[in-house]
Amino acid sequence: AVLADNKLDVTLWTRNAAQAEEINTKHTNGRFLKGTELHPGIRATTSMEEALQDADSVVLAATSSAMREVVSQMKPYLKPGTLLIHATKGFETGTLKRMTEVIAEELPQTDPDRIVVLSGPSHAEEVVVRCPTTVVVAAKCLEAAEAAQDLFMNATFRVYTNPDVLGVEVSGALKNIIALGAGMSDGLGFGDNAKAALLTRGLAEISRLGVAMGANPFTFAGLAGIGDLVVTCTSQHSRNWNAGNRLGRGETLDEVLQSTGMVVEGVKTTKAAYELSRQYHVSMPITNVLYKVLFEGKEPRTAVEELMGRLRTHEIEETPTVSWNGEEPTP
Ligand SMILES: NC(=O)C1=CN([C@@H]2O[C@H](COP(=O)(O)OP(=O)(O)OC[C@H]3O[C@@H](n4cnc5c(N)ncnc54)[C@H](OP(=O)(O)O)[C@@H]3O)[C@@H](O)[C@H]2O)C=CC1
Ligand SMILES: O=C(CO)COP(=O)(O)O
Repeated sequence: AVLADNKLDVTLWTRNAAQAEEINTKHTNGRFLKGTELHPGIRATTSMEEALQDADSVVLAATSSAMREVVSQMKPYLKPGTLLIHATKGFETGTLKRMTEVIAEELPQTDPDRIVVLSGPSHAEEVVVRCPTTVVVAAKCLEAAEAAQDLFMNATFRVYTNPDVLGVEVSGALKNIIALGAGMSDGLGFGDNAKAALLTRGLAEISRLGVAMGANPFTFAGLAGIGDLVVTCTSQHSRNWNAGNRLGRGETLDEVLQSTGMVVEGVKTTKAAYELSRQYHVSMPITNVLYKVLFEGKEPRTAVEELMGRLRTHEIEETPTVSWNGEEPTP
């Protein structure tokens, strides 16, 4: 929608023929964007060849579990030098790879430094009706990030660049875990204090893992970090918050996933982050208890007791600049 507003020639690829027909004839997408009229310039097709014909840029918005399969279908039709921008928030199950790594692996002829990630607080329901939205595009190559920035920037969609691809991808994926927790807390009837605690201590563990993996700590204070964390933990549109809320109210994970009809990335990401926290020897208490709720049958209320009952600890963990009793800070 943003690209069509920017007068670009946009072709959407979908595997669903009825959906393509609806977009082309009625300019609506009733299943995903109920009650919204799409830009009439957007064309849809089920043919990957047609979608990629003459495409200078490709935006990949598959779910994390479909990314590898979709990219491999694109491979025969991509022009050399095409700008690739992905907007997917998750890791690949099993390999724990980030989406830029999966794309680079499937397209070895593409310069990996030119693969861009677009992330930040951007619920589709609001973007499509032109509510003011800000996002970040990250790529190792500045020229690629700026090319993506130029494609998307307009009066209601503001785009910042960032060279920290890993940090942007990790924060975009991990915030969904905390949104599940925030929804669960609301579903249990806990108040605003609990939600603020989850956001704050959630950001602490997201940053801890991200920095251990090589991210810039400042990225977590940006749009892909705190920005997306706030929107996903508080928005009526969030699938992760809604899934957590229903779990908090007593539904089972199977019931929630079967009836949502859309991806709840935080579920698989909880498993991935649980494994990464072990791999990088990083403490992630919220992720750890959510893993037990989602995959080991722990009651959400007992999970909260476990979180609250942990040993006492300091708030600030790394390289303090303010120390106890006026002493020199110890790194
Ligand atoms: N929705 C949002 O506001 C935002 C979403 N994102 C991220 O974008 C990604 C996609 O999310 P979203 O579009 O909302 O998810 P949805 O669940 O709403 O839609 C997923 C789409 O992917 C299709 N799909 C799934 N598997 C395959 C496959 N193997 N081959 C082809 N198509 C497939 C589904 O098709 P079918 O209907 O046929 O199953 C469906 O159309 C996620 O990582 C999400 O975190 C990022 C920012 C905002
Ligand atoms: O990432 C998103 C908004 O920025 C979408 O979040 P949900 O997948 O929880 O709906």
